[in-house]
Amino acid sequence: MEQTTQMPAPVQAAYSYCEAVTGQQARNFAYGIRLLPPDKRQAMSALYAFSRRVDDIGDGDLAPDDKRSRLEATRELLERVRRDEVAEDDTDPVAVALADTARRFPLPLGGLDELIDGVLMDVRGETYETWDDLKTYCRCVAGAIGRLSLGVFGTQEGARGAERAAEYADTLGLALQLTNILRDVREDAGHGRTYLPADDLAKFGCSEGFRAASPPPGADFAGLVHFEVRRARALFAEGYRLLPMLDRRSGACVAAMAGIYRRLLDRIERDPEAVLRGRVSLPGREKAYVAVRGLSGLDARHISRQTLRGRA
Ligand SMILES: CC(C)=CCC/C(C)=C/CC/C(C)=C/COP(=O)(O)OP(=O)(O)O
Repeated sequence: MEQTTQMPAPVQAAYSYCEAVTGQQARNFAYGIRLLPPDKRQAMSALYAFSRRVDDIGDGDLAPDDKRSRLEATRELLERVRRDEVAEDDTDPVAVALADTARRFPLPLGGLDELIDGVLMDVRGETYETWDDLKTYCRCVAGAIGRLSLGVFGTQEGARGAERAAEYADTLGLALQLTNILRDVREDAGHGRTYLPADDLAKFGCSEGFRAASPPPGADFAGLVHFEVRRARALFAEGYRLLPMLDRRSGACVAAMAGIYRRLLDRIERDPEAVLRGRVSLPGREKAYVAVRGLSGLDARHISRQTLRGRA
């Protein structure tokens, strides 16, 4: 059986808390995280629990000013983590686990500030004119998580390879986030949010009424979705170049996370209007199947062949 290195009981308890949060709330990413050895699994759970907290503030029912002050409090906590000022017996398990993770792994912690910046964009109710504008948001809320995850995974490359790996991890984050935006069109509209770029909406006649997730008569909603699906696929193809740079189990984790989201994209492509009816999801057995394929390296081999042929 795998052993975790000896750690003080409060730190162990803090990680157990974060792993429970991940198991209960990361409906898709938990499948990949479970494939990691204990130390990396704990670290990813700490990152997930912190990110969940930030995300929940943004999505919650508080007034915008209260959201802003909660987010600033989270930023202060991050500052304490950065200065290594969180005690092992602090009452906040997410702080304890994140501080321990930051001691063990070379995390680019600025990525968590970017996440907070991204959620602040949500609180301000920002909309995006172009894909470049939306990309800035996606880099904050997802690219940054990819780069932080890479700090946990490590790479088998030198300094120049590490830079490329960070770019691929960031791109994979963009692919996941764009998929997430397509999947959650209806739910986001319920929160009064439209993420898809205004110029894409206009191109497919979908501008009017989009906030209610009910495209106007004559709109080419399927055309819009297919356009964004192609964009997401290109991002996946580029981001998958990360896989051969990772050790086997980190690669399996990434292949499972990305593989599950790619299958969501396939479903959305087959039936674009499904995202207007409700949340598109995969059955648990399909997610487990994708995770097992990730562990056996099947997806990684298949994808790198496709990537080499420029067709992933
Ligand atoms: C290299 C690497 C690991 C890159 C991936 C980075 C990563 C995990 C980005 C997260 C982006 C995303 C779509 C979050 C949604 O989380 P959620 O909890 O709302 O998702 P859910 O609704 O699908 O459960």
